[in-house]
Amino acid sequence: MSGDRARIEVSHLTKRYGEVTAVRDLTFTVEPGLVTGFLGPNGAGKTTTMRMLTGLVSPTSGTATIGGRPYRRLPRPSRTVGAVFDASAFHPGHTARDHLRVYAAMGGYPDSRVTALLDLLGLAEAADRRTRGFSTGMRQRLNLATALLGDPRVLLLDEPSNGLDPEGMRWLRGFLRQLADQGRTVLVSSHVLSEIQQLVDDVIMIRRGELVAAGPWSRLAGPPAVLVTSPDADRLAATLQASRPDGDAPSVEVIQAGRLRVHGLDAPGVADLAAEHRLRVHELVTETSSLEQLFLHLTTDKAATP
Ligand SMILES: Nc1ncnc2c1ncn2[C@@H]1O[C@H](COP(=O)(O)OP(=O)(O)OP(=O)(O)O)[C@@H](O)[C@H]1O
Repeated sequence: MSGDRARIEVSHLTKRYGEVTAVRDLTFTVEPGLVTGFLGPNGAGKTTTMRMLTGLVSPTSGTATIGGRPYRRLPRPSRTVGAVFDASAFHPGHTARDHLRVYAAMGGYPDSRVTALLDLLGLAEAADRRTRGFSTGMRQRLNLATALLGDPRVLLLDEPSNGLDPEGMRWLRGFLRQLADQGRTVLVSSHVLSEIQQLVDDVIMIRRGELVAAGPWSRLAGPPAVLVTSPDADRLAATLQASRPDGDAPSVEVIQAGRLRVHGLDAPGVADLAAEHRLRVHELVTETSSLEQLFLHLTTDKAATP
């Protein structure tokens, strides 16, 4: 799968609805072969951006392209981009198979593709049941099947983890990883950071239509620090710093007497080292990462949402 043909590029994208600026001078790139999280509080402009990527909404200014072309200029759009916007947009009287057949007919895809996708998405047994009785997880799977009909290089999924139980989340994680490993570009929006942190490689975070952060999750989040309360804090600090060669040792910040902040070693590592050296630990707390703190600030900041 050619990388360039699957790259999403958003450049100085702006969308105004009268007085409301839903998206403001937004610029980012989404790379093939990765799962990218598109994060922002409610009303941040995620859906509007994804709709501009699929030609459903026209930008006020700027560009949104896939493989260098706006959606409307793609030769066979459904072969390039699969998008999922609403988990409940099914005819309640249709079966899963009926639903896929309707979309397959519109796209000119054979019935064998419908059967293959029902199998791939774990819907074979439910294929001939009416969608009105479907659980959220089954709806999400049927949506994904619909988006995959044209075997697209790019997948745009608006809140695919909404309402999934832990088993559904595990399944989604594995499935999206497989799609990315095949070289596809996978963009997944969410307004809940914890829902997608296990899912994504890269993250794009927006607030009020503007970019706040973009890059690999691991770099943006940074390794979380560990707060330690210990009556042996001085000796524990020295032990931690001597535990590995210079440059590779955990760094230790003394917050106050008996309280340390440790970077570069996780809580079990600190606990094991303390036990090995017979040092007492009264409390160990893993701090939230800087990305979590930033997102928490965005979602609790009243000024963050329009
Ligand atoms: N058709 C429209 N007309 C007027 N305002 C709109 C329209 N579509 C979106 N908006 C406004 O644009 C802003 C961004 O909305 P958008 O749905 O893109 O956000 P979002 O990040 O997807 O939010 P959510 O997580 O709640 O789905 C909001 O203030 C919304 O009310």
